[in-house]
Amino acid sequence: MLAVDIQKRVGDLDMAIAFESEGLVTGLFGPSGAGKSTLVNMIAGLVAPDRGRIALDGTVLFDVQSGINLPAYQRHIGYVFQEGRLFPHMTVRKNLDYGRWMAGIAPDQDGMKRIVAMLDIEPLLQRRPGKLSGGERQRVAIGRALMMKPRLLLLDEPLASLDPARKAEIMPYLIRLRDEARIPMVYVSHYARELKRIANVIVRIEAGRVTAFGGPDILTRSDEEAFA
Ligand SMILES: Nc1ncnc2c1ncn2[C@@H]1O[C@H](COP(=O)(O)OP(=O)(O)OP(=O)(O)O)[C@@H](O)[C@H]1O
Repeated sequence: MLAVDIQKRVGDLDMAIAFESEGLVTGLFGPSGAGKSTLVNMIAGLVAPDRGRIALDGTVLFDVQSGINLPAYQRHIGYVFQEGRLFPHMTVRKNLDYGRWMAGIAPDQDGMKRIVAMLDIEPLLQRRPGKLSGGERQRVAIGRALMMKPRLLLLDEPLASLDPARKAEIMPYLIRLRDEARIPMVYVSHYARELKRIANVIVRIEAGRVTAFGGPDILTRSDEEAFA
């Protein structure tokens, strides 16, 4: 379970966000500037809340009252950014291995093979990111995050930089992560249609507040049409 109860002032935005999600995939939905990325950065340990508490499956990641603020590398949380952020000078294989190494995990050839097979990136292993399509790059970025055996995967608008054909290419892999690998995810998007396909729990965030919480059915037709 992911339990969040935080307050944070960023620029002009006063964030006060509280929810508890048992969902395998928790979707954060809301307009630009609502505070979704800032919240994800707080879960990752990259930004500290001003007040409050964040816990994951009983482990306290942050608690201002008891002075706990686990550094990012001790949280075992994978992060996939909108634009992948692969290392351009390393091959795909080296990029994948870097995720493992950064997390202090011993080499695991079988684990690597499983991830490479799940994401169909075997033919790309010797290439550098500059020679990949946007969709291929995102698959590698997901693979790199999985190599650290994360207890939670954060995906912040992972399809936003892709055209519709590439978006359609990636979604089946994300669904496979959910249904076969059973990887818990927090998935940020302002596309209701995308979230309806992947998320079991939706947290609607507007202007730094949770304005709705529930299953995918809380996303309305007008949400879907807003960014069709
Ligand atoms: N380091 C910062 N300093 C000042 N203001 C910031 C900082 N980081 C974020 N903000 C502001 O906080 C608000 C929330 O930003 P955030 O990126 O979390 O929103 P978001 O919901 O993820 O938006 P988007 O969908 O556009 O990514 C915005 O108004 C942003 O300008």
